[in-house]
Amino acid sequence: MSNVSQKLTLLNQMHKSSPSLNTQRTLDLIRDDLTSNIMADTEGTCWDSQNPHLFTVMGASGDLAKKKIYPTLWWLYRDGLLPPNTTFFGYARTKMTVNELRERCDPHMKVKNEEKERYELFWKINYYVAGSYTERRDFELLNKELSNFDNLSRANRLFYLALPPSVFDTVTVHIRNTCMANKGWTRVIVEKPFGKDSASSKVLSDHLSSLFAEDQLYRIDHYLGKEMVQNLMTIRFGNQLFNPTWNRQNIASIMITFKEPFGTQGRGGYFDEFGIIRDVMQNHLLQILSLVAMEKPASVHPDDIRNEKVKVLKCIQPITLNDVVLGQYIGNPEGEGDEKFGYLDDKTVPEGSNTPTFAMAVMRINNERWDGVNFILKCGKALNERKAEVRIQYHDVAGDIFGGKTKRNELVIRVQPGEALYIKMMTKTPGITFDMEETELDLTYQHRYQGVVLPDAYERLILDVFCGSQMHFVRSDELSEAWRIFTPLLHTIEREKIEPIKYVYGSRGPIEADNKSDAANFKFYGSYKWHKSHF
Ligand SMILES: NC(=O)C1=CN([C@@H]2O[C@H](COP(=O)(O)OP(=O)(O)OC[C@H]3O[C@@H](n4cnc5c(N)ncnc54)[C@H](OP(=O)(O)O)[C@@H]3O)[C@@H](O)[C@H]2O)C=CC1
Ligand SMILES: O=C1O[C@H](COP(=O)(O)O)[C@@H](O)[C@H](O)[C@H]1O
Repeated sequence: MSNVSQKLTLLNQMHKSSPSLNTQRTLDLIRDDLTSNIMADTEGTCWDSQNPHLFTVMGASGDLAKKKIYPTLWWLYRDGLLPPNTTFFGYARTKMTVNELRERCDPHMKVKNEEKERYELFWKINYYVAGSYTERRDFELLNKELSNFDNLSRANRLFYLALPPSVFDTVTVHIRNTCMANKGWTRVIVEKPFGKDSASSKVLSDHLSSLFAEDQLYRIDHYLGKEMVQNLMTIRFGNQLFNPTWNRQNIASIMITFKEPFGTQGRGGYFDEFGIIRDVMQNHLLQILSLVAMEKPASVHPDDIRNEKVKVLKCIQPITLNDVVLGQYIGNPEGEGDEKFGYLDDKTVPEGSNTPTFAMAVMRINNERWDGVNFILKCGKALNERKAEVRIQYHDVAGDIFGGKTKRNELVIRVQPGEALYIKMMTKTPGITFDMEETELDLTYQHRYQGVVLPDAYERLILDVFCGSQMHFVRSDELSEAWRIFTPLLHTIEREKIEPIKYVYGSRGPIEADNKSDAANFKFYGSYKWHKSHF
């Protein structure tokens, strides 16, 4: 496996502590050393140090570009993690200069005082081309600009499609016809939505595969770039403690949760077309599920891992309306600011929309490892907190001798905020008594890895594209299995105009969801208390 991510973390730590280093030169030497180490990776997953790299952001004038892509490129550049001789190009319809592009991005770039000089250098290697998404001629002009930086025709070219799906088709055709690398490689990074159901996703997949080979396509699910999601493989397959008990004999149910404490924030028009199931459950949560549930891959080669992910998805039957609870938030009259407004109060949402902003689905995996274990996927907007986690709940202790006082063990992998892994367990209450209580074995990253700066998901993923590692990207067959599981449900919801249950902004969602998880063999005791004081 490429250890680029570890090196990225290390460099970030160094970056953080750079004020204590004597001179900029020392920092540069460390960077050079790290860079040569990265280049020395021999597993074929690291970047090409010999040739230029031309990185083009398609849709450079947009929201994603300014909030995520340019900041990520800057951080990677700042930390010296990109190949030398990398140049950035923005492409969009808006006519603007690089300076105007910079002004749009500035508020999101998080530049520290001591980084200002380097920040200037970053913008010096940025270029911008204005052009349509439909005219071949405009792409020929883009290609001409790219070619100015590619004298020997050996540059590698990367295209990030930060674009609405409506222009995907024409843009990819024009890239294929006019902008491909000559002797170097071309890689195309694709953002969701990857269609709206099985049929539309197949059309898009067929379209992309008619233009590019699978190893040129990088479908981003940014949850695959998160520290604790990447850690799932290590937790599972690097620990004798967990691996042998990771099965139906020991585990009662598994809950995978995503919660956000804010609503659609004026993005309701976009959101309404998709709903929470497409926005979060069918991609982020299902990706996590497949990493939690898959069999051990033959190796850490990206295709071995993705083969296992596909295999486990194939064991899941399409979910039905009976398996889900759907919700939609309403305003909280006692709340503050946005909380007062419900989903339907958003002017960009069509009147009377039934689109769910909350969903829980109980899924089952029909294989020898998981038969009878419920996987509960839960996600929602405008809830009581921000949280993403995996909760593995073990069976009740058999033949209990403690008068029914034991509570189920839980292994909790908290993805965000505050990465942590903790095991909830029973212990004898310390002291003279022979009573028992719930406690935890706690690996809180902030405590155990003090000072370690974890890179943003996009940093890891964009670096992976430079390195040619597809381990954390979605393969087309994974995608088609994901749509197979969700499409019938999505069609039923839309065809039958299923009304979601209303829940109040800032609550935990509909009470029906708790009843459903209870019925799905997930026990909530409400008795566990975490004592934070030792930090
Ligand atoms: N290292 C660390 O940082 C650690 C942090 N902690 C913190 O301690 C707190 C408590 O720990 P936690 O593991 O959550 O323990 P709990 O058993 O108290 O809660 C488990 C989860 O159950 C859900 N829940 C709440 N009410 C109900 C209900 N009525 N029916 C069904 N489910 C319900 C909640 O999730 P939801 O609302 O999403 O359904 C809750 O997060 C948490 O904030 C946790 O983050 C604990 C240990 C270590
Ligand atoms: O893909 C999406 O994810 C974000 C949440 O991402 P996070 O990294 O902040 O957890 C979500 O807000 C958005 O609706 C969805 O499209």
